Amino acid sequence: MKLLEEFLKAFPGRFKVYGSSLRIITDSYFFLGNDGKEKLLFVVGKKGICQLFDGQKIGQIGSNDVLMCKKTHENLLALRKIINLNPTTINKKASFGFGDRIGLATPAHAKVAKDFEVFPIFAQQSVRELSRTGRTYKDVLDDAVWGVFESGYNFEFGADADHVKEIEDLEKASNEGFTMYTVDPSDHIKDVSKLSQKEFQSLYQDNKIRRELEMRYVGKLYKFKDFEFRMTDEEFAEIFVTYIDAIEHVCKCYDVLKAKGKPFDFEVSIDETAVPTTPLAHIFIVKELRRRGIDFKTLALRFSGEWQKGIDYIGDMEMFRKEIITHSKISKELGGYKLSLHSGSDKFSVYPIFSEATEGEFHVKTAGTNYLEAIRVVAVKDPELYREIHKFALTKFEQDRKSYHVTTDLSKIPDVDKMKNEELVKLLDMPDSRQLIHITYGSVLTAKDENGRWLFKERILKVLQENEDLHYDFVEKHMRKHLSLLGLERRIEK
Ligand SMILES: O=C(O)[C@@H](O)[C@@H](O)[C@H](O)C(=O)CO
Repeated sequence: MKLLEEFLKAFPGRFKVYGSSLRIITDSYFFLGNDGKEKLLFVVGKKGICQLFDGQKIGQIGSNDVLMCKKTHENLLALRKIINLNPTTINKKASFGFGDRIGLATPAHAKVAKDFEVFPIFAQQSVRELSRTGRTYKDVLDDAVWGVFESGYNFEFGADADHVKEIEDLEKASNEGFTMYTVDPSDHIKDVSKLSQKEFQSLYQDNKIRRELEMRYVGKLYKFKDFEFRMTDEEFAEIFVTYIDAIEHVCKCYDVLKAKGKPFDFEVSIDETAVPTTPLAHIFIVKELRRRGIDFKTLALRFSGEWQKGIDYIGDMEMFRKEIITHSKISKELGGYKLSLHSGSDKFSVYPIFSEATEGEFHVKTAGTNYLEAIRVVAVKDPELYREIHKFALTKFEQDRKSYHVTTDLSKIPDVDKMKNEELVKLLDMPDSRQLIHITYGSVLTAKDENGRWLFKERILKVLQENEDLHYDFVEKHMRKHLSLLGLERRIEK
């Protein structure tokens, strides 16, 4: 800290510094500051170090140059060569995805992660999120890494290219150094309830590997400690037709990543499908993937009930308990992978059951709930802007809900023009208005006026930058609640 005091003395009144970001490497030091307009990277060191960065020399402290640098990708790459800020693969029993759609929340996420026995995935965005917000994998990783740097977080973290459907997106994420890939083969999953008998039979009978797999699975008894399953002809045919193309697609994706020769965590997500995953389907998918050499680390199943974005679980809790216990026992006995819970934001009533059933070995993904905390700051600090966003969101909801499963009832949302400023924040606690804001993030963050100027994005960022501590507090409090209910508090001295 003496170093930062020296810096502040050398440049009185010009900058705010982020003390947590300070890293000292031999006789050079690096930290983030703010000149009142933007965050900046400061490098204080000898010429040899400073010349690795693109910045402006603003003075000298002792024999060291002081370089002020923009937070560019190139400067971050230079910093990553000196300080280990690189994402890695998961090395803990429990892992948790802190998806951040705006890119400013990682310092708060990192503050939370430090206090829990969890492997954090700070960079996590789905292809759907990227296309809606106009961000790239590079943006997502850079934002997360700058956030890790700012927070002083010194432990490992990962980067998840979430819900990837096309091979070219895997390539892009891999080129940026992502460490986890969530392949979503839902476009290849057949909803057999929608097939005619003829269609079903032709998909089944005409498939070349059907006979071989029939021999493997039909009539076979799968014995677990507490239960057993035998696959009938009909069950096999239904599971085969439902999942076989998806399994083949997953294999193609895996081979592409494997060929890169870099370590990675591979997740298969079949959560965004119409039909809940049966125990037999779970067994079939795992056995087939394994047989084909796919080393997947996490598997996201579709559980029964409603797993809607941004709100708690809707459904029969007892049924979920039984389901998760069965799936968890299957996964433990088949071994080598964890269950992953998607749409994990705000599923507070489910977490203790999920954590207990999986014996603390799981992955959970959250994302939109962090965006909602950012908009909560807007509702508190700039009520007029909130009203504008809210009214705009109402016009975009029908279009934006298409790739999200929600049962939002817009008629239950109070009229924002009739609410007092201080009441607006309550909308961020009501299920229907939460989903309205949650689902329309892309439209809001990319909306432009007729002159091509951002309608909301810059104003949202400004509110968040001017109220950074409040933003971090909101996100931190909310995420602590998630991790506490998942039973991840550290039991050892920090
Ligand atoms: O909105 C998205 O596309 C993603 O954030 C999610 O589907 C993600 O996989 C998730 O489940 C976060 O709760």
